Amino acid sequence: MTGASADSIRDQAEAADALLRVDHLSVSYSSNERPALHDVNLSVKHGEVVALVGESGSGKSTLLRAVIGLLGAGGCITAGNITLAGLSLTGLKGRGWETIRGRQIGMVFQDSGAYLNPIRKIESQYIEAIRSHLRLSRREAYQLALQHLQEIGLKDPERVMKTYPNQLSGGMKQRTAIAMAMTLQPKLLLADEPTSALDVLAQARVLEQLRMLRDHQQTGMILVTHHMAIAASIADKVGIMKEGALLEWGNTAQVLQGPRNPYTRELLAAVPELKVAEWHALHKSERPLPEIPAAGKGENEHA
Ligand SMILES: Nc1ncnc2c1ncn2[C@@H]1O[C@H](COP(=O)(O)OP(=O)(O)OP(=O)(O)O)[C@@H](O)[C@H]1O
Repeated sequence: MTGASADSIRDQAEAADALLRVDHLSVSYSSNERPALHDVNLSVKHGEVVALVGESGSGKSTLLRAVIGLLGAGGCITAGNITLAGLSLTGLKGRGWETIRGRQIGMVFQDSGAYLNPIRKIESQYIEAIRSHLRLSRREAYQLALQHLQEIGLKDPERVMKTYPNQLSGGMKQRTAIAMAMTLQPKLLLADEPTSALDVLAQARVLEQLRMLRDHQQTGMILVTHHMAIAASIADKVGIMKEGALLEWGNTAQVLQGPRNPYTRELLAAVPELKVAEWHALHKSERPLPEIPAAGKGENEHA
């Protein structure tokens, strides 16, 4: 059997027990001639974390937005299919999406905090978000919210609940929004650079929460990140994107240590080797630090 056919048989077997399948997906925006995504295939299993890495404009956010049906007015799926646990999402309309978003698929953005309603206290919006998806009393929902705010590292969760979003710092808003998405324990969590606005400690705390969600709830995740250290620390699989295509896809160690695509090699060479301290700050388990070949020159905080 050739390597290629063995690979494709393995890929098919993996896709068969997938939580999420993206098959031959192409997406275009009406204002652009070039498609934003072209023939993208990937899958995410229950309890699996996939990191998407790639240059700006490569289509990472578009992929997440297509999965959760939020491409916006100008965006359109022109080919392919997306299924969640066997349910096709591609033809879903308004009310259908309401049953999917939140509890089935959660999403956190780089600036999720900005999506909090500025004229309502955290308490009322958090409790409403919980109770619209979970059968809990107000009191139970309040306690659950406090627990999640605490777990994400917010020191005085009762105070957070009593404030309006603009009374919180940007990082506090972001963590509140992440806590809200996690509280619903979605089957699939899409996270678009969720920690990029946070300091290193807050970042480590959020990553720890993501790991707990994966380990305890078997949540599948797609995490978009520019940081190889984050991809290496949490992801089971890595996808490398460029110009709307998924150029490379595979187990994290395999992609980072033995990249097949020249662009992946270029990308890895452009960052210095993972710094051991950063690795340990981000990653609390025993996973060994993968070696990344041929580091680039000089200091670069985007390691
Ligand atoms: N709403 C939109 N309307 C028109 N074009 C868009 C829209 N959103 C994204 N695009 C285009 O689609 C392509 C992919 O963009 P996308 O935001 O998915 O990339 P990305 O990899 O997430 O980039 P970044 O890392 O900078 O967030 C780009 O060419 C971008 O200009």
